[in-house]
Amino acid sequence: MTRVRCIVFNSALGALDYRLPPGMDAPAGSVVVVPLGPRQILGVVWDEGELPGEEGNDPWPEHKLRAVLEVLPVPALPAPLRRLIAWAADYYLAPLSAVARMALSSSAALKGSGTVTEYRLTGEEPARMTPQRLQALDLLHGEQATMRELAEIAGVSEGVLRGMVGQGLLEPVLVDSDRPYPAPDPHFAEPELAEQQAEAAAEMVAAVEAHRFQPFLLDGVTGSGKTETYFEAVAAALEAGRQVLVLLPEIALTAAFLGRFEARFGTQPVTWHSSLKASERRRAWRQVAFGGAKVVVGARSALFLPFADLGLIVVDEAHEIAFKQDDGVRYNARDVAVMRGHFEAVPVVLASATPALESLQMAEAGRYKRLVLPSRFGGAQLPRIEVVNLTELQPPRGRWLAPPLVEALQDRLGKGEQSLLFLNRRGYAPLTLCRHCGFRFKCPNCSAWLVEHRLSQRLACHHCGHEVPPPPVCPECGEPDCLVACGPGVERIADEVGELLPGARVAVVTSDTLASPAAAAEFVAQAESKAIDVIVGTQLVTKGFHFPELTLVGVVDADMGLDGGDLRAAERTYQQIAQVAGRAGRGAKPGEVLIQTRHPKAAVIAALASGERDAFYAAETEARREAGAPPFGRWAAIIVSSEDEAEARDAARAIGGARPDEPGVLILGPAPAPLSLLRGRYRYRLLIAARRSAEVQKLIRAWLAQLRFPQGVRVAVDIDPYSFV
Ligand SMILES: Nc1ncnc2c1ncn2[C@@H]1O[C@H](COP(=O)(O)OP(=O)(O)OP(=O)(O)O)[C@@H](O)[C@H]1O
Ligand SMILES: [Zn+2]
Repeated sequence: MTRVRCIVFNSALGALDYRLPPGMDAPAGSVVVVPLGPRQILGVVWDEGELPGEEGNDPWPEHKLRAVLEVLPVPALPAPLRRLIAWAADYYLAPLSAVARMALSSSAALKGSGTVTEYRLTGEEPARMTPQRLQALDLLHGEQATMRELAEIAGVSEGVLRGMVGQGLLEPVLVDSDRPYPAPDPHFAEPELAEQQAEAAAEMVAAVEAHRFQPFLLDGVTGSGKTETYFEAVAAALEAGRQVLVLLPEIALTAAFLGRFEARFGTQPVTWHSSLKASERRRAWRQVAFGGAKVVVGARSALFLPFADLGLIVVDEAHEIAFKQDDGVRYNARDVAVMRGHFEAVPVVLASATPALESLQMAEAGRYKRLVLPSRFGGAQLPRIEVVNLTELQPPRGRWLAPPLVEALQDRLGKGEQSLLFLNRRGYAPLTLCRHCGFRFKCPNCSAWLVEHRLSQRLACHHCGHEVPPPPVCPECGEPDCLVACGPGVERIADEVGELLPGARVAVVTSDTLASPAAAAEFVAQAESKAIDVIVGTQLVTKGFHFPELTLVGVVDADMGLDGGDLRAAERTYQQIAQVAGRAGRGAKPGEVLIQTRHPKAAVIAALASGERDAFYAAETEARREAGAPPFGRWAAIIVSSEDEAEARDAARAIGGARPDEPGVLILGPAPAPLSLLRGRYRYRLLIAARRSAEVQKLIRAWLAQLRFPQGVRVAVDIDPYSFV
């Protein structure tokens, strides 16, 4: 009899033993269906050897073993991926099954090959028009998808669509879920590299050809052509017949990337993100697993895809905090990417104009190889940066743009050049109150104010998504038309620009307006064709975009990110402003950047103005070294939450009461979290600050294992936390 151990997809259970019935072959990594009680669940056949938490358990008796029911028709998860899953589960204190689930991210793909029936418009006119049909005809133009997906897109019922099939308005199309993707051609359009680019590319290409693990920090100023440079490494991997994974922090950036990729390699890469249709997911997942998807570009969830033969990983805009996942398995995709490169024995390229302090430190320590592109490509100059001191040059009351910025905007409009105003705040105003009684609109589920959005006419919570239409009277005092907006959001800045520059074409760019890749592509096309004069945007527009006619960048409030006292506040402010400044003057015309601030002498503002990045980073690094903060110390957070306030507090106190006493480990809290109520749950936090050498994971595992909590309590561990709210 053959005994196999399986990770079963139930987070409360570890690995379980099963037997393989005669004739069934299931090597490690096989995806299987196994019985669990009366149910059948998914599992993955795992390697032999002890797993964390199993030490000293006796094996399950032979005669009690139940049989594996089925081996699913997909390739077994390769050994490097299994090692990655085990490592991530151990490092981030997550259940193995929760991490493994991220690798099996398309349930349809596991069913094997097959055909799907999709539908598309025939172009026929209906004999009888109804409002719903009109809506469907309008919204389904150019779409092809399953009935269910089309119903979603069109906002009508499947019944309406079936009626349209009957009328010949929609036709079925049989689609093979395993149809191959066109292969990118490494020689399609080879660029002529500048000397510094060629040197950096050669190093990366050599590591790809040697199939060896090597992390690179591609540290190039904005507009230096980092993309073109790492494309050479992509080409080398393609040449060797291997696959490539490119991670981007945000879906909104994919649109621009796809165009660049196609221009270089003759076809688009395969995309992977959360808004893919089920049929696209199925196809992409299977092609990744069988090796037919050569280059995959995606958000952080692409990191756990089961590549058959990976040759290179690129993490673009690697400093971005969007790579940190803060729910479910709390992992940092940048760090896990480096580990995956290690297990796969392939190079990993972290590209950024403003690397994370941690990454620079790794380069300093010799663990990463730093490749520097010190100047912009094609002779373009870095923009001139000036500080506007808001304590001296105040905007008029109720306005946010100071006179020098207004003049600069007028000047660009006159010359037909583009401007970009950056304010990292969505909506119209961050706080809304009643002018009569002072009532403030608060979210019922979170300790947060509701943010007014005028474009969509709602008051919204940016934490839980709760929204209400602005009420006609104050809910507290009953006064009609009483709402006043306090402070600016991007919509309010856009209004101000509209008043100051009548006739200017203004675009508001946030995650609200660029929610889909299609919307992002539309924006890029408009900006490139000069159909926009002024872009007003959040951090979404700070990076990646390349608009040659953009010559002015205005930072509306450089001080905003600095309050809060977060570990990385200064670093993040530096990165955001340097990135957004980097959007100016990328073409033939020189760029100018105006930074509005109330603290012109603050170290980060001074460093931005003088361009002394290295000095700023050196000072930050020293401060962290002295404080024993990451990357010189290890931090972890424990977040306790419950819908019941007393229950959350008691659980947090119980954890605090059982705190281990270890030399070199400091435990702070429990204290109510800054966001003490989130999505209807009350929250408490503890922070663990330890020496780098401390075994923090082991300590936390042992600490929490001795405690039992009521059903409604959730205890989350956040290793290397980025968020402290
Ligand atoms: N060797 C090259 N040949 C032709 N064009 C190039 C070359 N290198 C870079 N470019 C062009 O220069 C522009 C800037 O390059 P790119 O956008 O890759 O810079 P980047 O380093 O990624 O900047 P950022 O960090 O600001 O996004 C792009 O239009 C790119 O196509
Ligand atoms: Zn809320």
